[in-house]
Amino acid sequence: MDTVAVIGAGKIGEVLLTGLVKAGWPAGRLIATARRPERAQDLRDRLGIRVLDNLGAVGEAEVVAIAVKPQDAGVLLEELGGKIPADKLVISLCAGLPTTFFERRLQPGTPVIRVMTNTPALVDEAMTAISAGAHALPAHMALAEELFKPLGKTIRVPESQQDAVTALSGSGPAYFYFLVEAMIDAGILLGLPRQVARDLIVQTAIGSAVMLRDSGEHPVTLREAVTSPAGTTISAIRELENHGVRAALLAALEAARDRAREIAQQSEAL
Ligand SMILES: NC(=O)C1=CN([C@@H]2O[C@H](COP(=O)(O)OP(=O)(O)OC[C@H]3O[C@@H](n4cnc5c(N)ncnc54)[C@H](O)[C@@H]3O)[C@@H](O)[C@H]2O)C=CC1
Ligand SMILES: O=C(O)[C@@H]1CCC=N1
Repeated sequence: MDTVAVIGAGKIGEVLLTGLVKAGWPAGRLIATARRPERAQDLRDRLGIRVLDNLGAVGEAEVVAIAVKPQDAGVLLEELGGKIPADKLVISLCAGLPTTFFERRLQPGTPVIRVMTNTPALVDEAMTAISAGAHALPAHMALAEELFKPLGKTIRVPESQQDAVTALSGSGPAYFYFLVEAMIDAGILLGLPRQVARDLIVQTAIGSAVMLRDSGEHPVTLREAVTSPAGTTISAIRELENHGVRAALLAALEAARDRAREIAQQSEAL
């Protein structure tokens, strides 16, 4: 089994490491790096993995996963780019940054794979999209899938789709949490105790998600089955349409996609 180093183990880096530990990846083959010593100790204590400095980590690992903010990737690669041997696999988790961003800053020929995962990896329900850079071979893609499969589902997409993927599934959990939060507030408005409102909405979200996944039905069909003529649901749907919720979602995801593009342009300019 390869040794994997996660460079910049913040929120998503920890999600990846936690998933790999849970999936049985030997802790001795997982390395993290962190800027703050307290964070390093916390990762050692909770995950039982090694936390090294960036140079030590890339020296020991066959796979280098870069999980810093995209805005920090340029500085990181100034430090490390020339020191990562070209036979290592570099996996970027950074939103927006194309594989060419890394390829230009690494040794010529280094295989780079761009990945967009999401936080439900913590409960083995991630959606991870994987794209090959110019020098990534089928064996590298298979290795990336081996790393992310235990965390949930994986899909291969052309890299040109990764900014859209980021807008949909990378950021996606935040939209669902936002909707759930708003619906719990609506329960409060209707006079329910907060805990009751939470339980009702969370279980409704889980049940609806399982039906979406397992029934094979189109979401419209599932919604129509809930929407009785002259009933309660259609009154709510009319308000959602009146308030432009559908249009807001289209605009919101387009804004997320555009932000990914902007991050790439700004990072390139640094
Ligand atoms: N949070 C999420 O749901 C998702 C995040 N991502 C991507 O993952 C990356 C990280 O995002 P988060 O985990 O949310 O951010 P974060 O800020 O929690 O983690 C980044 C970590 O990198 C560390 N870091 C920065 N420069 C470093 C350096 N030179 N050496 C070592 N460590 C360094 C920071 O101290 C921090 O702990 C971003 O590129 C983001 O686009 C991708 C998918 C989902
Ligand atoms: O908000 C962000 O930029 C990151 C990328 C996808 C999810 N979180």
